[in-house]
Amino acid sequence: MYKVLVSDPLSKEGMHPLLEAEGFKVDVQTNLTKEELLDRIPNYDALLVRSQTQVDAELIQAATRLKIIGRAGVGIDNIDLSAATEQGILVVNAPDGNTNSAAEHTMAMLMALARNIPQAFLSLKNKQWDRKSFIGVELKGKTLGVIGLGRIGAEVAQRAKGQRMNVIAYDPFLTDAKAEKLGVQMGTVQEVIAAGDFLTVHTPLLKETKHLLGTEAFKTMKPGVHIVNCARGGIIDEDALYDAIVSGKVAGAALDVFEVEPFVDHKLLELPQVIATPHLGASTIEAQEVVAVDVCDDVVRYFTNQAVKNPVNLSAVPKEVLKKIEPYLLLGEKLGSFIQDLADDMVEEFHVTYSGDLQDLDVSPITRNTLKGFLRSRLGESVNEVNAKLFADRLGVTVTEQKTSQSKGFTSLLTVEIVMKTGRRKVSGTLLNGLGARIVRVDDFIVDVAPEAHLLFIRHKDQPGAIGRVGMTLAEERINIATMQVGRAEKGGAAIMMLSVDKYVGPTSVEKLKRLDDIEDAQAIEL
Ligand SMILES: NC(=O)C1=CN([C@@H]2O[C@H](COP(=O)(O)OP(=O)(O)OC[C@H]3O[C@@H](n4cnc5c(N)ncnc54)[C@H](O)[C@@H]3O)[C@@H](O)[C@H]2O)C=CC1
Ligand SMILES: O=C(O)CCC(=O)C(=O)O
Repeated sequence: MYKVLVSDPLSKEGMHPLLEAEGFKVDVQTNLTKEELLDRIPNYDALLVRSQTQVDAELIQAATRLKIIGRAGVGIDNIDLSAATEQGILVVNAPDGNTNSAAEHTMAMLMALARNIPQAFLSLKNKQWDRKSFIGVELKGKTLGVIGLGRIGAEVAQRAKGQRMNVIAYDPFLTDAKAEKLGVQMGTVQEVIAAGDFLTVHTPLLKETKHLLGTEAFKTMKPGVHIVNCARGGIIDEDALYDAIVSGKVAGAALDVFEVEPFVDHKLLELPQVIATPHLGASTIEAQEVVAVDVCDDVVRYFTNQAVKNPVNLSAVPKEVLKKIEPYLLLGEKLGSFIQDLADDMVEEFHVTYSGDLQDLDVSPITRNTLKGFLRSRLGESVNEVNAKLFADRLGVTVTEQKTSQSKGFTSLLTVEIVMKTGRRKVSGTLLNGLGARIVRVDDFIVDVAPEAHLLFIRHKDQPGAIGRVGMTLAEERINIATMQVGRAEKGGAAIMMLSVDKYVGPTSVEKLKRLDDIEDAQAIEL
């Protein structure tokens, strides 16, 4: 039974039905100290978090059993991605589920800021009927500068248009078509900063966005500008913001996120022009349910050998493509494992070629699985689809992925070829209607065998008696043959036998086979 630790508050409605239906054991233990987490994490296969739990390298190293970390939200800045990748732990997130809530929260903050609603409410709570101190400004006709026009930025831009604001936006990936569709003007980051009566940021916190709104940027802003940050603390330099408010350059700021959270004791909170919420952008019943469903769905998919939908440390593949390539994931893994058993020297190159139906698809998950199958037979269970490429790089194995139109009569064909100093070996597989995965070529020989647990690949001379001698030897070794195929390049020339047998063929038996007359090579293959 897989064990899941939930260390931040996640929606029970979103989470439990899915995980429990699949038989996972779910432990919800929020507010654990670092020591408690370090102590408990070795017992779990999956960890689900929001933004509070700091999943740092120390925690990841202690997580000896952990296979997957699910972040129920967008930002993954609380997870050490390289440590997770190194350890072969898949990280998934829920990028779409809270977009609407974060956009609505941004608009709520923008309007509350414009009309001093929190300040007025506080005054009223203090029994003051003050109608003079809270004169606001209208949004209509004002310019909103949006920095970062991704999922949330775009939703905010649309809502601002609904308030009859003019929107100018900067995003390095913004296209003319998207700007036109949203009805926003495109500008450089400097133009946006200079143009906005209101500025809102919706980028991740990156090297490039850290303190994007800092002392220099504040100098170029319009006097009386209002600023909103519902994205990440650190995009705005908090000290510079404080100075800009105190100097009167900035009229006010609405902040949901902070450089250090929890944010309770900061000079910004003492300024009447600052309104703030404790990182509530995604905190709605709807968003929390959807993000919990999304990460749990990926956890279930992962443990049931299906491709996940929102990988963070793997490249994501669209759902429609995923559906088409999913059946090939296991075939790729088997072919990778098969070719490893054919390797008799250090492998320098590993080539995966796709043809037929697979030709026009993003096949990167199949390549990763193929590489995983290949490296696992050699390095063991610590290799998985997350870190397989990293391991290959370290071993100096060049990995390529190619596509060709030559499918040799198959609807789809997946070929793995390895290059060693001693030569090349090759295996191809396909999915046959009704028969499932089949290995259809080994080197230049045509075969047709299911990629089953115990196989024997034998090269021999096409001479009378060779097949009988193999059969006799296996009988002496008490190894039962389930199926057997023979193929030859030409009469009396090089030939192969491909056998599936009922149990593991150990090295002694293989050596015995190799010593037989007319047998050139024998390789046991364990899939
Ligand atoms: N306050 C809260 O509770 C929530 C906060 N967030 C945060 O909001 C932010 C945006 O989230 P999404 O829209 O879902 O992400 P997204 O990935 O859809 O959009 C981010 C956009 O920022 C752009 N970008 C990257 N570097 C940039 C730069 N140097 N200058 C300008 N734009 C740049 C990207 O091209 C992308 O379009 C993230 O930081 C996320 O963590 C998200 C949900 C809830
Ligand atoms: O889980 C949360 O409430 C934080 C959401 C967030 O900041 C994000 O999704 O990036």
